[in-house]
Amino acid sequence: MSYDAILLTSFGGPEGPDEVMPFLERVTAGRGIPRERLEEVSHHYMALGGISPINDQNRALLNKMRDIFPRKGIDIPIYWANRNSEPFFADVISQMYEDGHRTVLAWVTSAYSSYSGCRQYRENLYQALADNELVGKMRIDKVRHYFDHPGFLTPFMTATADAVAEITSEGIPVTDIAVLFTTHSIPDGMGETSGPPARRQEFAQPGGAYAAQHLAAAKLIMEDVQKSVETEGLNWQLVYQSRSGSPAMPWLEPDINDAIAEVANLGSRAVVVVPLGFVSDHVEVIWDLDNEAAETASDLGLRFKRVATPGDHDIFVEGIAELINERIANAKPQALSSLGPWADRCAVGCCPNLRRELPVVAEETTSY
Ligand SMILES: CC1=C(CCC(=O)O)c2cc3nc(cc4[nH]c(cc5[nH]c(cc1n2)c(C)c5CCC(=O)O)c(CCC(=O)O)c4C)C(CCC(=O)O)=C3C
Ligand SMILES: [Fe+2]
Repeated sequence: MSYDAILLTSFGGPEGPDEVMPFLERVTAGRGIPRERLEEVSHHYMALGGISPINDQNRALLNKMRDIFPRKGIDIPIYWANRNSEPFFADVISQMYEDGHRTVLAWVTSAYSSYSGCRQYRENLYQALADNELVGKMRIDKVRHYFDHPGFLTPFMTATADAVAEITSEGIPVTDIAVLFTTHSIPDGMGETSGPPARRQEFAQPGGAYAAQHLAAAKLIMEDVQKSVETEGLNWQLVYQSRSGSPAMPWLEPDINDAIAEVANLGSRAVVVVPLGFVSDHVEVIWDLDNEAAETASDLGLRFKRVATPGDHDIFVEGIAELINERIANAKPQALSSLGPWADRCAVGCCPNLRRELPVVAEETTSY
């Protein structure tokens, strides 16, 4: 397959106080999120001046991609669009068509399988084509999930090893450190149905492929940390954060704050928090971790260290180029876990929309 443009595809965020509520309403439209939850989250954004750092992070990433991709043999134009804030999908897709592009390869700032991290982007991209009457005239494919790609994991590996080393150098032994790999909680039902239907029995419930991919990534990071740091007796686990929805609905657990309390109870003196579920330091990371989880830890007398996300790290951007080269230059897929390399095209019924079925791009059956 040859492509004539790349789309850096992301979530979006507000860039001023007036944009906060419209953004939150867009994100949660039809998702049954209680009003009180929206108000609570709006305070997190307001505490940051109504500005999410996510767009600036994507601008920096876009610049880095434009800098590094040509050196990796990729010389097609790169655009950027968001699902929930400007630059919106529909506007950018229209511009890309006007600029003459007909086959687009989207790379999404989400490494894992779930409705929120995959199908919802593919539904919204289809809708953007439909809004511009471009269905059948323009093709959008999507780069596969990259949770076990070395470009994504290497920055986490280095940062986690550094964090453990820093804390032990302060005199806290590894046996008293807990490494918490954290990701966005999702409803149990979204976890159970994540990944291709044909592989569902492979994965433990309720987390499904979503949790299995995170566990595989966490294990790879711990194996790598062991190469440079003494890890005998170092405990680690996968935890969840930023739970939303109605309290009556089950979401993946344990919550990071409960996990911090538990490890403190069991004698830990420090927590290293690895935001494995996120590619950059957006609001979920700087508010829910650097404020809330850090406060939970300090209330319990624990040393708290949050490691960096890949962001615009050169190794990550080079990894994105390698993922794109799998599609345009027949590069051999790299995958460090036995779960991968994940499929290039999503199976029918993969990460379904549990409310109503909507048309999508980049599915096995997409014919245009
Ligand atoms: C799996 C996942 C990712 C990772 C994959 C990916 O990156 O896509 C992610 C990323 C993000 N989530 C973000 C923000 C929000 N997520 C919300 C709500 C929700 N997230 C969910 C899941 C995920 N979310 C779910 C199941 C909901 C409930 C509503 C629903 O079922 O859809 C809400 C509504 C308020 C609330 O309920 O918290 C907000 C404001 C931002 C931007 C932060 C910024 O502005 O810097 C980012 C990158
Ligand atoms: Fe979210």
